[in-house]
Amino acid sequence: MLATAPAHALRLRYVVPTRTWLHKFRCSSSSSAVPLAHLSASELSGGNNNTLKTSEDKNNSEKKTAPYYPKRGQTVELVCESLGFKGKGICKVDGTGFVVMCDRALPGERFLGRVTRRKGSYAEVTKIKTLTPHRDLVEAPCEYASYCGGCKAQNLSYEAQLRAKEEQVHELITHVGRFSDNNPGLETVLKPIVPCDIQFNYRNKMEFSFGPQRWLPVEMLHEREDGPVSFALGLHAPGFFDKVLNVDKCLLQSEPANMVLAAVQDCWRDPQLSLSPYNARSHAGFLKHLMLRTGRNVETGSQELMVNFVTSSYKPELLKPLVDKVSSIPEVVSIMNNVNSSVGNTSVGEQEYTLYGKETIAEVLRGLTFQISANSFFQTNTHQAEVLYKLIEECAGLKGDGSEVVLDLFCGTGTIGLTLARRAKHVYGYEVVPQAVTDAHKNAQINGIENATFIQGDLNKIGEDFGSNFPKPDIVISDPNRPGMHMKLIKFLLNLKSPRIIYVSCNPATCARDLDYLCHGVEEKNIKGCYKLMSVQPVDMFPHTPHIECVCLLELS
Ligand SMILES: C[S@@+](CC[C@H](N)C(=O)[O-])C[C@H]1O[C@@H](n2cnc3c(N)ncnc32)[C@H](O)[C@@H]1O
Repeated sequence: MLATAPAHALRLRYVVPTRTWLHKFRCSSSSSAVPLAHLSASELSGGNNNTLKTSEDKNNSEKKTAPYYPKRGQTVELVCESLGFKGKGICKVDGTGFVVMCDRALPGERFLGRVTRRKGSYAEVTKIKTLTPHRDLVEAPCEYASYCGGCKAQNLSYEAQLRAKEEQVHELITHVGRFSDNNPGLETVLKPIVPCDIQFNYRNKMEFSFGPQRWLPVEMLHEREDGPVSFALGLHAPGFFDKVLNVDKCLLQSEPANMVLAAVQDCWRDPQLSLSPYNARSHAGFLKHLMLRTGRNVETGSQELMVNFVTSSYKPELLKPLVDKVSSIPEVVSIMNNVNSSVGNTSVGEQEYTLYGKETIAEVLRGLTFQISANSFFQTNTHQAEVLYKLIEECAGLKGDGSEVVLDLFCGTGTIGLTLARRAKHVYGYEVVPQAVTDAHKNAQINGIENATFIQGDLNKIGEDFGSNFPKPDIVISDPNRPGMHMKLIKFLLNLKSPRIIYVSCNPATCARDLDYLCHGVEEKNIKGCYKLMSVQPVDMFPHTPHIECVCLLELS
């Protein structure tokens, strides 16, 4: 277990924020929760010079005569203080306290940045040159770490990554959630982050893209070539839908998955195979994505792999040489072909074909077996999902006498609900994706669970009758995706008054907002809150990336 800074130590760094931006933020969420997901870190974490002021800055700003505001294109000297939403560095213009956001700036780093965008009371910059490296610097083991958008924090020590994530959660709960210091016992409510014991090879699913011209960083542009040698198979360059960074190995996926990637890289450019990469601009070309999923053999426990080629048309004869090569890797038990003829970037095909082996692979979670097809949702870090689900089970605190009803909102393929069903009277799950609902029913069947019902429905569009076809739950699990819960669902939950809610979130900003609504109400709409926040437990599901998961327990007050 790694040491992490205690919650109260982190909170002491900040003064109480002004509420102007929060008011705007709360009002804007009333019609739809979706736009909030696109707000920047600064807006979501209070990143203006009022909200992020330390007492030292306060003294500085008191001395200032006119407000400081850098111009677009201006070069400024900056110090990165902490990490915000999407892992962007929250920095201050040296000597002014003015806040800017910078991608790939890490805490403690002093650097020169060029202002690219002004946004309200803060700005965004691009890093030009590091003057003094960040604290807790470690050597990134991955050769692509400085370019790839996935692992932005690989050269920050893992302990420092955890501190930064914990700090971000605590700051959002305090400032956006309005659980301020006058909330008695907040130190015990905000739990230290749970680290992930496995920091590499933890992802069970990776999706690589094919492209006609590999993306190169500026310093390597002279190496640019044309023709098949420049074709790319890898990850999208950050911020570009049409540019692909060629990747031969990804340290986040399993070893067998890297063997498959290497095998494909080894041969797909061979002109004799006549395989063309899909061009996201001209929409010409055949190979779109290579998706690799790692599961396990339920009997032996050994790793098993599904390889999914996503192509723009159905031409199995073209894929045959790749299938022959990849199927010789012992761990590969399934090779699928999703045919997606649309111009979009998605990997879900209109048709799906089995080119080799089985149609699904399996995984075991909390003692239950789950069948995973090419496009079904499954927690991406199996090892840490086990930890996450155990925490959820502990929070749920079901009596185990089979008397309690569980409502599992945003249930996906039913994994959380099914792990709770064994101790519950009945589980009702709601999910928008029809395929996920079908998979949830299959998963219940495979595990012999008969007390779970999964219903397809859009929880952003619930009507007055929502709740009429299930009994009042003793416990509600809500696990929305990044935009959080829609106001209609918040209102429903406040009327429902279930004794307990467990809010599982992958976006601490919208999580903090929704906890605020459930506990303190929505003043603008004259809605009263009726829950007490009992605990907020951050969990690191994705080391080296900016993502943070939280399990929050609320009890009816
Ligand atoms: C973060 S995942 C959680 C899945 C599941 N609880 C699990 O742990 O595997 C969020 C789920 O919410 C579903 N979802 C997104 N928007 C929805 C909506 N408006 N109504 C119902 N479900 C939705 C997604 O399809 C996805 O399966």
